[in-house]
Amino acid sequence: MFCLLVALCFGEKLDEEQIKEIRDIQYSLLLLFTRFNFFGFLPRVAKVVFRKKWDKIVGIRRRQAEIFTPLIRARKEGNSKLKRTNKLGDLGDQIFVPYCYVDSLLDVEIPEEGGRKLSEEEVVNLCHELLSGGTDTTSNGLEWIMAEVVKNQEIQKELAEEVGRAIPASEDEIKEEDLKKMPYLKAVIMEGLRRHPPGHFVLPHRASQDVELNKYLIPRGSEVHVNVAQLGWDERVWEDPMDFRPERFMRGGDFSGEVVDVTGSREIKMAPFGAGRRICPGYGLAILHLEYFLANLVREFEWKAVEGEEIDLSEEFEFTVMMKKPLRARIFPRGSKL
Ligand code: HEM
Repeated sequence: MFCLLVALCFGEKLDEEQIKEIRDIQYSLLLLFTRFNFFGFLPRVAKVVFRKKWDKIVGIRRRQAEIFTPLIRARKEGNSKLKRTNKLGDLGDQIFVPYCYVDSLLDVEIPEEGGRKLSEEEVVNLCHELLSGGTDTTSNGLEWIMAEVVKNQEIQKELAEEVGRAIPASEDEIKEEDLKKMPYLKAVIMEGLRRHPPGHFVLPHRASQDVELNKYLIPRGSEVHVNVAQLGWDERVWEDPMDFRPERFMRGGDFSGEVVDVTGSREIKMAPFGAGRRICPGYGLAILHLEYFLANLVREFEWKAVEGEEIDLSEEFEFTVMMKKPLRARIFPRGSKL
């Protein structure tokens, strides 16, 4: 996931060492951010009291800027290795991204501020946000879904059969268009995001005015934390909400796979990506990746629990909600492609 997002962000496939360094920096910042979020409350005081921790954060951020800035400048100057080739297509082990996230940021003009462009520092920050927002969320989401697929063998069987029907054995690769032919795959992903949303809360929001909600006053300026996990587990909306039942999202189920509205623009029954104008901007990409990875993993391998081990669905809170005991499984190649 991380390699993919780095390529989408900077437009090129970096070498392994560079990717590792960026990954380590992102992780350190995420951990510091989750563990030391008191810097957000009383920043001036916290910076003095926790001087060493603050210096550490500043040091890591400086190193991040040192790595990101040359990559951003390369795109700006059109000097990127891949841009220079100026052609679409296969470049051996290179990933070719003709228009990457950094390009789109460099094109931004802010109308409210006289059409000014983003500064390099702002571009670095937005790249940081994309990389940290998109990696663990998707990979942990996939791990939870795979855990349910290993635990519930009948679901795995149905999924594998659907993938087999949709893609002929002669085809090497699952293509994006193929995913549309797999409603059960989509249903498994939706049920996974409902039952195990990678973030139990959306990012903190702030009430911009006094709001009355169910006779409670939410005063202007208060920080609001919305618990989306509870929305998806509400017994008044979902039957046996803690069960993993992808059929809910199939035609004839509680919700038809065709009409589930994950953006919450019509109604909000689950909101793993938040809702409204601050909804996760990566939700389409995340669903695409989840569908793509799950379809491939089940097409290539049969997944079974390790003998004598139960799949343990206990949770642990980090930046996202992770499996307390990471998934372990035995995998068997399916041999001929289904
Ligand atoms: C299963 C995967 C994902 C889940 C469950 C998820 C969930 C969320 C949630 C709940 C929020 C906060 C929304 C709010 O505050 O109202 C968010 C924000 C965000 N997500 Fe995702 N996300 C996922 C994947 C991705 C991917 C793949 C990307 C990027 C390619 C991404 C980029 C972002 C960014 C940049 C924000 C902050 C947006 C803002 O500040 O307004 N996310 N995501």
